[in-house]
Amino acid sequence: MVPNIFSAGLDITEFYQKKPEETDAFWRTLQDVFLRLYGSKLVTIAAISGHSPAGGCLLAMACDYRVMATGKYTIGLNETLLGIIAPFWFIETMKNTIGHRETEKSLQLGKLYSPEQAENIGLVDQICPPDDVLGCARKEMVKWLKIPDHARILTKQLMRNELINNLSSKRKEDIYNFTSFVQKDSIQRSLGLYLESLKKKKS
Ligand SMILES: CC/C=C\CCC/C=C/C(=O)SCCNC(=O)CCNC(=O)[C@H](O)C(C)(C)COP(=O)(O)OP(=O)(O)OC[C@H]1O[C@@H](n2cnc3c(N)ncnc32)[C@H](O)[C@@H]1OP(=O)(O)O
Repeated sequence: MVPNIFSAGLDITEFYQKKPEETDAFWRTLQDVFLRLYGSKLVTIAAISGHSPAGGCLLAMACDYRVMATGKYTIGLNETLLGIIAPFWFIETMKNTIGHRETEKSLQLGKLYSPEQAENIGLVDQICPPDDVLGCARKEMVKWLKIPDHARILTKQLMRNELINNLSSKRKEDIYNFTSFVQKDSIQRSLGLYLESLKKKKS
């Protein structure tokens, strides 16, 4: 685990000033990761040890349960703040987690929630002191593992298959949409400025 960061989201340098075929391959890999994690038969618990913006929030939402560290960390789909948009499967995953209305506000504002706010809206299920996040996740795992596997897995599939099938049937179209969007000059400029702002914040 990296201290203070669960995931900084997608590595923007993977789709900034890249060739279309590289961007396609990057997005295909992300689809694979998401489909495998969201559709996993295993119990998956995210121990969110720190910041979890955008793609990091997506990965956490793809799990069955989320424990987040208390502290000055944030989680959410902040894409609009970068001048980009969350694709339909990010949106559907968030709707399945926190409901339609909260998702609508959250996405349009690019809202990043504190751990307490995230717990209040159900974006995370539990908050714990940073040094106990893994311990809390392990305790929760014990509960989930007591449920008969076949019943838990079939229930999970009933809840998640609609989104999995929808994305699976639209993968090519979704890759095309991503690459043609991020390759636009205006989007490349926004991404460049955002990367610059991250570097400036540091110095
Ligand atoms: C049709 C569909 C179209 C588009 C869909 C696209 C969906 C996109 C999803 C995404 O996930 S986009 C990425 C969103 N992520 C962010 O906005 C997070 C940005 N990062 C931060 O806010 C912070 O880095 C932090 C995670 C809060 C950690 O802060 P800290 O102070 O600890 O680190 P620092 O900011 O100094 O960063 C270190 C280093 O890393 C670079 N960096 C950070 N995040 C990213 C990133 N997501 N991609 C690429 N690079 C990143 C940062 O510039 C620093 O670089 P340096 O060491 O070379 O200066």
